[in-house]
Amino acid sequence: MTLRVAVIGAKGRIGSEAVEAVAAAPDMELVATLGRGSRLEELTEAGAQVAVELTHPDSVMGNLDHCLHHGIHVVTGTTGWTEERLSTVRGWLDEAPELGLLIAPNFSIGAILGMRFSQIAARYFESVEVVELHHDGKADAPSGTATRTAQLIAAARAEAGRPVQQDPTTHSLPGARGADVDGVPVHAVRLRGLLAHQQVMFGDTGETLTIRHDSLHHSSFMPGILLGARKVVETPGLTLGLEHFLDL
Ligand SMILES: NC(=O)C1=CN([C@@H]2O[C@H](COP(=O)(O)OP(=O)(O)OC[C@H]3O[C@@H](n4cnc5c(N)ncnc54)[C@H](O)[C@@H]3O)[C@@H](O)[C@H]2O)C=CC1
Ligand SMILES: O=C(O)C1=N[C@H](C(=O)O)C[C@H](O)C1
Repeated sequence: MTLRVAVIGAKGRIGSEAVEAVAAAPDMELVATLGRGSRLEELTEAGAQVAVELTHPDSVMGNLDHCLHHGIHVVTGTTGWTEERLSTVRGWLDEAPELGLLIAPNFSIGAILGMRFSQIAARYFESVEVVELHHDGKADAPSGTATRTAQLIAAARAEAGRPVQQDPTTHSLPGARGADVDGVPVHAVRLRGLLAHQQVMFGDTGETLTIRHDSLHHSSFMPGILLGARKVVETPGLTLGLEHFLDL
């Protein structure tokens, strides 16, 4: 059966690419495209089953609130997730247990593999730092991917009995050592010409390991978005990370 899909944030960098990908998918029908200022009621009027939400951290909660209270499954890649926000959406899903919500910090297969490889490496190296590099129009820092990667690394270190990293630096300009995400330093570069890149650097006695991923075009995110839309309608509740829909 054809899946009726809407895109919210349809004029954005990733949203405009998603519009084309959904329109070209043989098992999907693009039923609505919403931009800033559009009425969210257009979603139900168009009979959308799934909304692909790709907007802004300031907009995502309002869009999810509407969708999850109007019987619409959601795939979102928008950033800005905190424990408090996750708890709020879990509450909305409790009120609509038949609905699925996928929150994907990154839709690209390479980035997801990079995160998984980093989780494995985290057990074996004393030091680790994350450097994420993005285009200069990005709304936030650090990236959702880098934050999630650092959280996964910290959890893997804790599970392996490794202590939280200590930073011996005593004198520095504020910010010089990056942001601290669960004890993992995260550095954010913003540069015209880049798209989305990340390198996770591990170090131990006499060796380093760097796991690097580069998204060179927004097309890198499209197979993940389409997979997410197909899977979310048969997966009630919150799914955090596209890796749960992959055979990893
Ligand atoms: N998970 C992933 O793999 C990826 C996630 N992203 C994230 O997606 C989000 C969007 O990124 P970009 O496309 O680069 O930003 P963008 O600024 O190019 O596009 C966002 C679009 O959303 C629109 N918008 C804002 N609020 C809206 C609302 N309430 N209703 C409808 N439309 C609204 C804006 O007008 C704009 O056209 C960011 O949070 C970014 O980090 C981006 C690329 C990949
Ligand atoms: O804004 C972007 O471009 C991206 N945002 C996501 C993030 O913050 O991790 C995913 C990807 O890095 C591209």
